[in-house]
Amino acid sequence: MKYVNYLKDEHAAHMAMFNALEPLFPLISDVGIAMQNTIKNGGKILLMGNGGSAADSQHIAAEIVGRFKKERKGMPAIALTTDTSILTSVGNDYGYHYIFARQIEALCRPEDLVIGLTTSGNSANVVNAIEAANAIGATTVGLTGGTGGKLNELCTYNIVIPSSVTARIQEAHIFVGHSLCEILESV
Ligand SMILES: O=C(CO)[C@@H](O)[C@H](O)[C@H](O)[C@H](O)COP(=O)(O)O
Ligand SMILES: [Zn+2]
Repeated sequence: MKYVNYLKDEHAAHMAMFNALEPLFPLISDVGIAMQNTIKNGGKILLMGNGGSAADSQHIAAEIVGRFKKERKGMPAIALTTDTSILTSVGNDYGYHYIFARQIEALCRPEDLVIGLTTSGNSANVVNAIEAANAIGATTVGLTGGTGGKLNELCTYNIVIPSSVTARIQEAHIFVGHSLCEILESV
């Protein structure tokens, strides 16, 4: 019983955040269509983020390469958060702020779509990677929260979750990620 009131409050905050997502549905739909077009045109989806958002990047890449719900061929997606040799060498030699930008430079092509997950919209390594992806001519997507941060000015699309609480934003990010996977594999 000790934590029941805490859970009630968290649950209420979670539900309120989910109820506030509806205005984002047209934008989420547009991003899903952009992802469909990326795959149709021979491109791939690259994802990145820090901490919980690194886990979310891997989760979404796994749904795309493997499957979400539908039996279909694997689709190309890479989470830039998984190769510890790349992350430690680039981090060590160039700095943590470049761990994703360097991989974008190496792997990203103009036909690709790059998703940066950051609850603040301001993590420097994600911001640098989105700038690098823009320079290549790729489509860029922010999955952010709060004000949307620096990704507001940088991304082709920025899905800004209307909350300033990191946990709430991450909960919404995985809803958005699953929705995008469902749209992507609906073709
Ligand atoms: O999952 C959580 C908190 O819920 C943390 O691991 C969180 O992701 C980390 O503090 C990140 O470094 C936050 O970065 P960002 O979302 O502002 O880009
Ligand atoms: Zn978390």
